[in-house]
Amino acid sequence: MPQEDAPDPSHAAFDCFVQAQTCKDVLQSFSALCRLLDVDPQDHRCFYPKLKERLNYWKAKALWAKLDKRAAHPDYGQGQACVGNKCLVLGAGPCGLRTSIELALLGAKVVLLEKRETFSRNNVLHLWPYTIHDLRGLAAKKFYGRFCSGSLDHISIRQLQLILLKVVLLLGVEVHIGVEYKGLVEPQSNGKEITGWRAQLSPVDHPAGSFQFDVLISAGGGRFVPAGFRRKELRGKLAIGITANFINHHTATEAQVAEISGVARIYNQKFFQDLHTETGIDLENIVYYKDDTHYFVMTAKKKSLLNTGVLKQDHSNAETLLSPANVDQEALLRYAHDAAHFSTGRRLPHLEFACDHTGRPDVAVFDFTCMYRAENASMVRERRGKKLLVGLVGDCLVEPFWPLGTGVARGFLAAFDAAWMVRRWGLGANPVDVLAERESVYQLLSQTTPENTSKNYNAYSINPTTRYPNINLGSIKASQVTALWLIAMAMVFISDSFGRYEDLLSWCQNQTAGYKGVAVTDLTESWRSGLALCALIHHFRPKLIDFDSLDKHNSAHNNQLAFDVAEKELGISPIMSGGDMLAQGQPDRLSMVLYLTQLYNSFMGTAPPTGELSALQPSLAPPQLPPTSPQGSSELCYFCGHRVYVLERVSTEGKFFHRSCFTCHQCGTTLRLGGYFFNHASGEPIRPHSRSVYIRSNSRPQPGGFGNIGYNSYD
Ligand SMILES: NC(=O)C1=CN([C@@H]2O[C@H](COP(=O)(O)OP(=O)(O)OC[C@H]3O[C@@H](n4cnc5c(N)ncnc54)[C@H](OP(=O)(O)O)[C@@H]3O)[C@@H](O)[C@H]2O)C=CC1
Repeated sequence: MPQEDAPDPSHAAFDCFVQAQTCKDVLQSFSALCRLLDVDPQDHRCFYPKLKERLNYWKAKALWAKLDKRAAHPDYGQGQACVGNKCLVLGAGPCGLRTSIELALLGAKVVLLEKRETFSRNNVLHLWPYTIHDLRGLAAKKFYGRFCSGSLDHISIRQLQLILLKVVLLLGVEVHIGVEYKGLVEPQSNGKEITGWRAQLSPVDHPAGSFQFDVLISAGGGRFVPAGFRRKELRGKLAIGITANFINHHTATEAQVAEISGVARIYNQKFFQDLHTETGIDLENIVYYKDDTHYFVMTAKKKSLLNTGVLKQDHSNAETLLSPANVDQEALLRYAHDAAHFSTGRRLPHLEFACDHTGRPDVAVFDFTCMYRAENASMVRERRGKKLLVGLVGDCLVEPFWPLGTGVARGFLAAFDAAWMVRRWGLGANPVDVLAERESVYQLLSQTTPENTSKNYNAYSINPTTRYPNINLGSIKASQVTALWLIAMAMVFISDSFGRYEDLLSWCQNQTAGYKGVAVTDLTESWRSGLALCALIHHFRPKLIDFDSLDKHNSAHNNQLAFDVAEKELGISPIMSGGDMLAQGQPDRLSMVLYLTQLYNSFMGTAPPTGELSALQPSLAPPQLPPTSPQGSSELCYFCGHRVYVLERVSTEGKFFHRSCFTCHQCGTTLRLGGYFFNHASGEPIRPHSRSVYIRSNSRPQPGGFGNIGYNSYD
């Protein structure tokens, strides 16, 4: 093959790029390649076709064939579906990278930020069959020849990141390493024009800080969740994990040592008993994978960690128990070494620890008693008429349960789901419809297994229907997700600079000025008596409330009156009952901002009956709130039949519930959205459980209700 020896420097640069084994080398060889071919990576629309055209190299052609096949999928609309969208992705872990690929294929401009300087994670990830198929389709084997050869079904995080980084760069994604996302900068007005959403970064003067975007994807891992998203804790019985990486010298002897793809105590009692007798190490399970390193992950029993001196003292609190101060590092290294040595039949000759990114032996002890999942996968923020779609993927959406190898598998599923959401956003769907569909899909994520997802991997695309059999994309209704827009609006006011929070306050002050017994000085205490709310409504619609008849000491009545009138006449759902308002002591600021923002939106542009124009502050730009609930929509709890207010409700399947009513009949644990599925035949939400599913359909609390639900929960 004559081309192979061609002295074209771009061919050598391409080879360097394909073979690069560090993040820095990938980026450097990529820059060199772009320079040699005179292609501008910032020109994301033309970058890939130009690169293909100018790099006339047989080795590259096989790669283009793979990527072209993927890009030709109809979902991407020939790279035009999101051509007008600009996406900021934070986190270059496997999930941030995988999402970036999809957004680039949709035609969006994508900027990816990663705060680490290097890809240094040795740990090895288990891959579900579909992920192997997916990565092969992205030419993983061209970048990493050993990728899942034979029956291998795992890869080190570092290698996975390198593969995905190379694909991301080829597709025109702008990647910045060593840059940390610190928060959002809202659209600003200079009187003539309004800027878009931007990010606050560290380093502060980084050029990516000027990038204006309408989509933010957070893939910052388990420790980073952007403002506005709430997380739920899933708690199980104490589980202590230990990971350890040893240097792989790639000798013939090492190659012969068999991997352990997961030995659990229940399946091999003798192995664990012998291990305990000989070494004092007591484990629940152990996994050994061979990749760049010899990687071991195990669940250790607390007692043996105490007996072997790994844990210095016993504590009931897992955080204190596993805190660095309570872990003897030397004893931990011995424990991990001996477990690895024994479990491989002492056939790995020189077990030397590999180093982590800090240069220390790569051994970690961690607690997976508690895992977190976000309550929602998406939200829309809006400021000065500029909308921002925010989505979560990866560990910041759902933390994985490592023994099941769910991290990358569910991470990639969420990456596709997020890309599908951005596609709809790009095609101009109504934001609440986009949110509703995303949340409908998200409900399934925690239940996905290799068995219940489609086996037709060839058909997998970002369209959720290709992956989740029998999915109902409309299981969450638009009316159930308006809070994901509204709360974001309220958060804007709250987290905002003092000036804009003041705008809402000063609008309220102007509308209620002169009303007896009303002195609005804040967005909490001033509203307690209910007079201010009644005054606000009376100011615009005097016929609805007889203000002079109100008693300032009858707070519950006044608030209830205002809530009822606003609900009936303006279609604004009450945030709570008048009695709750009284019981609360000081009204909650977020609730009040949320509620007052809706009143503001409703009265905006309405002239008070006196004929004066409503004294809106010029700086309070009219927020485009989503439609409020229909009239009289303060729904009843599907279980108990009592009224359920916005702030206390959860909703699914078109029904509303009190958070407190949405519980397991057997153990009383609060059910979570996404933690069950709806049985349309029996009319019951059921939750698959690791041990048992327990459904009781008797003693329905009200006609048509779901009946009692039972399951043994670990959350
Ligand atoms: N130890 C292990 O075994 C690990 C396994 N994984 C696997 O990978 C899967 C997918 O993980 P994924 O969701 O992609 O998350 P990852 O943790 O792999 O990647 C997230 C990346 O984003 C970085 N980051 C965090 N906050 C910011 C920020 N504000 N600005 C810029 N960068 C930021 C993180 O740095 P930093 O980490 O320094 O916060 C990290 O490098 C997991 O489910 C798991 O299976 C992932 C991580 C560790």
